[in-house]
Amino acid sequence: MVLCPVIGKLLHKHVVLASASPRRQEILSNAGLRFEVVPSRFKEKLCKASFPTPSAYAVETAKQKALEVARRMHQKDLRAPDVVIGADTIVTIGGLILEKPVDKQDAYRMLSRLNGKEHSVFTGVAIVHCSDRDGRLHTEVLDFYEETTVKFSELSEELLREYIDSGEPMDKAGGYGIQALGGMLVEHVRGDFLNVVGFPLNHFCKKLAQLYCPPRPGDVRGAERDSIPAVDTFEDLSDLEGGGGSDPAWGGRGGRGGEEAGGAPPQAPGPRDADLNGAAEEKRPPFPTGLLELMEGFKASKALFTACKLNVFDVLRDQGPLKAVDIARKINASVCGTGRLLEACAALGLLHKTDAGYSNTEAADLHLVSDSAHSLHGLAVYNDSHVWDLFTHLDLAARDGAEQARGASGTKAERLFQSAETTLLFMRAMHGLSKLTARDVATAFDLSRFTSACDLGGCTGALAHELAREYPRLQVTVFDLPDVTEHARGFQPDGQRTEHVRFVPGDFFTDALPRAQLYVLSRVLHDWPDDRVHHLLSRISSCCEPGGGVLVAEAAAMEEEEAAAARRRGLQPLGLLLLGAGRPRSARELGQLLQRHGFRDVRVAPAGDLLRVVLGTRAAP
Ligand SMILES: Cc1cn([C@H]2C[C@H](O)[C@@H](COP(=O)(O)OP(=O)(O)OP(=O)(O)O)O2)c(=O)[nH]c1=O
Repeated sequence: MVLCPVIGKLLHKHVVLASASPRRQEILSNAGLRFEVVPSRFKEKLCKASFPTPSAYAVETAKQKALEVARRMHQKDLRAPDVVIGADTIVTIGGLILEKPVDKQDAYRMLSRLNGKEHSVFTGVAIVHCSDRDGRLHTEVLDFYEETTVKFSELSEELLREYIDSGEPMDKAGGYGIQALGGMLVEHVRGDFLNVVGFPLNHFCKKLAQLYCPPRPGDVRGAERDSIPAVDTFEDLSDLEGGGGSDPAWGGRGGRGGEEAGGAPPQAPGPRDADLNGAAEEKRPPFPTGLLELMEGFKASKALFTACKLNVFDVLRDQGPLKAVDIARKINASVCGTGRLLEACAALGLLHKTDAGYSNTEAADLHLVSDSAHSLHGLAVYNDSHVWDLFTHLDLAARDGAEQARGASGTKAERLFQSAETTLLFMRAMHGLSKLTARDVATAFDLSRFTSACDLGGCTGALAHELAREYPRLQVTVFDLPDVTEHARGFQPDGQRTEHVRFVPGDFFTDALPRAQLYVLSRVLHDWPDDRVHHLLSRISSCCEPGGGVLVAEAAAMEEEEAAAARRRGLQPLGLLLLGAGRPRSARELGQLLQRHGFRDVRVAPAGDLLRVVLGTRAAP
């Protein structure tokens, strides 16, 4: 028997639970849902620091888990299920996200952190509705999250050790299972208990009600979007299904938890409800969490940039944990100002805060320290000092066009190569980004048939060195403006053979291109308008021997892509409007450009999260 009619709405659909969690399976099957279990293979390693809130991280992970299963099933059977459900549960305390412990020591660290304190448990959920359009998978995602607060008692060391020895913590976020032995650790819970166990059933049913039971005009009870329809509405619901009203109304919002910005658009405020006295009461719209986060987003970026600029992360890597007063002294800043900045960084998940003081998170150690192997410090400083300024003119650019906005600051090249200092600022930013993506670009295709390559606009040589490392027979020439090649020596990798990479100064629009079998254009074409792109590709085409190739890497959109990537790429046109005269191009358009210039067998492959790589082979003229 299905007690909840909204669950009944899914009975005739092929529903897949993209989760290996036995708890989720139990909660949903106890609720009467029929589904197939296909555990997701999505690796839960999104960069936590890149999310504005822990809930955003959980929601994105849930979404990626579900989308991975939808894509895999569609690819395998050429038919996707109707609905895929993904979920991700995390525990957060003091801005730190705790997932499943990797070993007993890790479990001990987590439980000690939670000991005697209150923490939050977030479960992000994604309901992915799939359809097939001409053999292509089409997905629509509705996501939300639920937060529950849990307070641990003061627990003895002995009890914690004993609990860890029971083995229960190992497959559970935060290292405990409230539904079993872990229940003994908990003093009180505020919110949905099942949310802690791994699935917020109540919120899920409300979402299903929004999707499958849209309110009828004038139906006051139906207009209450934040409630699950009661059993006595079952007949109404069946009517709706038969009457063509069963199409999911993707776009509902609300709930105790929240939804992420960029999800389905908010509904217009509902009709005025009548209260018990017959008086009309204004229906309150859902709280606009996502919008508020967007409005505050610039402050988060500025806090990160400022901490990078003041080398907070360098100091903490070398000497942390440190108290605010000591950090202030080391970075030569006021104690009060440093304290506020550190608080903000901890709230953003960039720093840990403990009784011993502040210390770097893993992401900060990896990416925000100025001299780490995967540093994005240069990018933060460049965005702060250069891009930030440009974006203050966005209104002017939108109103009067890019030229007006750039105004006195000149062309991109003029601005960037004004002085050795601005050139280096730009090169450090590009170096960090290129290193981050170089391996993915170098390995997107097997390039071992080439013995010479020329990386046009290859800047510091980060990609060139990766190509040379990956393909030992390959000799790589980096061709870039003299202002750039002059400073490139300072970026050469330590402890790696560098003799396979050489730098040649020149302008790829006017100077003779170095001879090579493979020409590489990584994140170059988006900077240029169509006429310049054609000019450059025709120059490459005339230098390239038949059988040679051209490899283009861009933040180009694929045909169908996940919402997070689309959101990230969606901001690119703004940057281009302000920074140069170029425009973003899709992978398909890049492929067509290569074909137009005599390249055949054009193929596209993803290179990590950010880039797409297009490879074409020069046909005989
Ligand atoms: C806090 C807490 C978590 N958990 C569980 C719920 C989740 O199964 C797990 C968090 O890990 P998740 O990564 O959310 O889920 P999972 O790895 O078990 O399954 P999948 O990724 O395939 O969906 O922790 C409990 O069972 N009890 C608790 O009290």
